[in-house]
Amino acid sequence: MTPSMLEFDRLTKRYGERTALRELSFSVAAGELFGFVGSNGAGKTTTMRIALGVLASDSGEVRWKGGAVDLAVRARIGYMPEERGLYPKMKVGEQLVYLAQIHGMGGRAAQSAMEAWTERLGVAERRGDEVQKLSLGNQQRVQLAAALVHDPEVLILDEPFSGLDPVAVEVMSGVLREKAAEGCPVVFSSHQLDLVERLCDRVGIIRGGEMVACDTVEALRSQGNRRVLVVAPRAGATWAEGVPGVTTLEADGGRFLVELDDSADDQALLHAALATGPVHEFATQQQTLTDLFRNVVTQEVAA
Ligand SMILES: Nc1ncnc2c1ncn2[C@@H]1O[C@H](COP(=O)(O)OP(=O)(O)OP(=O)(O)O)[C@@H](O)[C@H]1O
Repeated sequence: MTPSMLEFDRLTKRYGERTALRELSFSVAAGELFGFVGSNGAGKTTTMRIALGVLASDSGEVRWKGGAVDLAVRARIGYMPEERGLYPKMKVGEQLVYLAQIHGMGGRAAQSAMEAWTERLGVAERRGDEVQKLSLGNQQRVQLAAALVHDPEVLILDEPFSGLDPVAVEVMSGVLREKAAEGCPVVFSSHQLDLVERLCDRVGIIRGGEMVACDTVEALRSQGNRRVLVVAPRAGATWAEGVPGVTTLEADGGRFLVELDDSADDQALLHAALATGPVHEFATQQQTLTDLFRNVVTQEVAA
């Protein structure tokens, strides 16, 4: 088994009366891409800031390779803060070289890392421009270059995909996969669940400062009740109602999405569908990460 590299161990954080994190724990292994998702205000940014030492937790700690995250470790982390952190009036190239150097890189290595990352991220032609003159999407590419330029061993990125065009999303995804393949633990937050589902090895869903689901994408998707898509053009809207344990979720013409609880018999459902006339499709469907997330958020509202 791959040892865990980055561990978030029972983090609790209060802002005055408000508890932002409650005993939040998860870990990210070497080479793992971990997606951190949750509604607005769930506690993602707070967690990431604690890992970087920008904020102190009230209790709990973040460990890297089993040890506390101190200043030397922080210098090895590539961080993309939510509020972004570039100097608007400084030129792209100079800024990246400067950031690499303050993280301990020599001048020549910093220059070549700057050149490589601006090239890879499609902003090489903007090296001589002030950051503030770039479009928001290009500023974000530079922000990612800033997180990568010192060749970090861990990546912690707060919403790196927000506001990017589809080409930039692909470039960013490719870079994150590549860093993970090199052995970096990579944690990023996002509200783009389709992207998280496609990209991540594991996903953590945080709600009200607590981790409510944390597993591989496959395991998360297989949670919950079975669903079956039935295409039966002559069936009326209520055809499935007589089958025990079955609920109709969607009915659109002859296309039905139904949910089966543990007691339901899918063969009884098939018989009921055939009794209405021809059945063109009868397919078990896994829930998407978005479905699962919606369930979690609904529970939040109900709680
Ligand atoms: N400086 C602060 N002072 C007081 N409360 C804060 C502060 N920063 C965050 N909070 C509160 O802590 C909770 C968690 O916020 P946080 O920014 O970590 O959430 P998030 O999951 O990153 O949200 P989003 O998806 O909107 O970025 C929220 O209730 C927020 O209002």
